[in-house]
Amino acid sequence: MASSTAAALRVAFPPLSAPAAAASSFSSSTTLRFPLRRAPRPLAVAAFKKLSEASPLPIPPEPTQPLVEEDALPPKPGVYGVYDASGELQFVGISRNVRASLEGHRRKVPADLCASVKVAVADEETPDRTVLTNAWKSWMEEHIESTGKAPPGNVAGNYTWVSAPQRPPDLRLTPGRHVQLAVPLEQLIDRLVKENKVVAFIKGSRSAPQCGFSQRVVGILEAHGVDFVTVDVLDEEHNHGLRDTLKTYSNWPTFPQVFVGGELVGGCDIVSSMAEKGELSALFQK
Ligand SMILES: N[C@@H](CCC(=O)N[C@@H](CS)C(=O)NCC(=O)O)C(=O)O
Ligand code: FES
Repeated sequence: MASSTAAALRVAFPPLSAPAAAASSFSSSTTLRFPLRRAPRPLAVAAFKKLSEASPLPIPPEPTQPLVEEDALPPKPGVYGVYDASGELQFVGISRNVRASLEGHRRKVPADLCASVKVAVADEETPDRTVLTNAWKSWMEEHIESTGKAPPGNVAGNYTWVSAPQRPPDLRLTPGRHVQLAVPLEQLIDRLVKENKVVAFIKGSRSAPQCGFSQRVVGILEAHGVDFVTVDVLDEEHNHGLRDTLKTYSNWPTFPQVFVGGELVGGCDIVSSMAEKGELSALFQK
């Protein structure tokens, strides 16, 4: 990449978490720009070694083999970068206990992606969250500046090192068929689509749609990072009668049906075409 080209990378931003869960979730992403303007380093990262200054420590290939001694890889807060067998940086993380986080990665990630690690621990016992975050940014920037790319494990959507975000469960209109409804089903539908900004009525569950049309709509909404809930029209136990009643309520004969702000947007064809035309983001920001 030409040095004059300004570019931005969307990278997954690992939140600081308890040691055991340090590598197991992330909630947001950040954009790192490069080439980077030489800004004075924030004081918050001054206590950490640079990525290029840290020495790689070998990680034994078998998770049962012990890690290097605690002096080199202490159970302390810090930033770490894991390298694969060919010496390529795969993932940069922060943790309240870098040693425990490494143990977690070794159990989850293939051994050839986890061949060595560079670590910089904080001087203080309990550094402020921003201190660790800045150290992470600094290591990421240093790597991006020298290679032109983010470590693959930090690219948003890569779930090799961090687990995919938990999907919310499908909403149910009733607790079950044994419960006598006090209000008509139309009213429950009306309340549900007005109380939830984006609702997709689909065939099957969000994690296992039972029809290609529903699967496509779930995929599009997830790919656009939309915060939405789903309702399974085939769940006769909890949504008895929904399949027919919804068609009358919305005056739309098929599923999926996507509602935004209480209004029907459409089904698979409409949502797909809006996605292709780049119209979805504006719709969901309304
Ligand atoms: N062209 C439709 C495709 C969806 C479709 O045809 N759905 C059918 C088959 S899954 C459906 O829901 N039929 C009514 C029913 O099964 O109750 C769209 O854009 O959503
Ligand atoms: S269930 Fe057959 S096409 Fe949707």
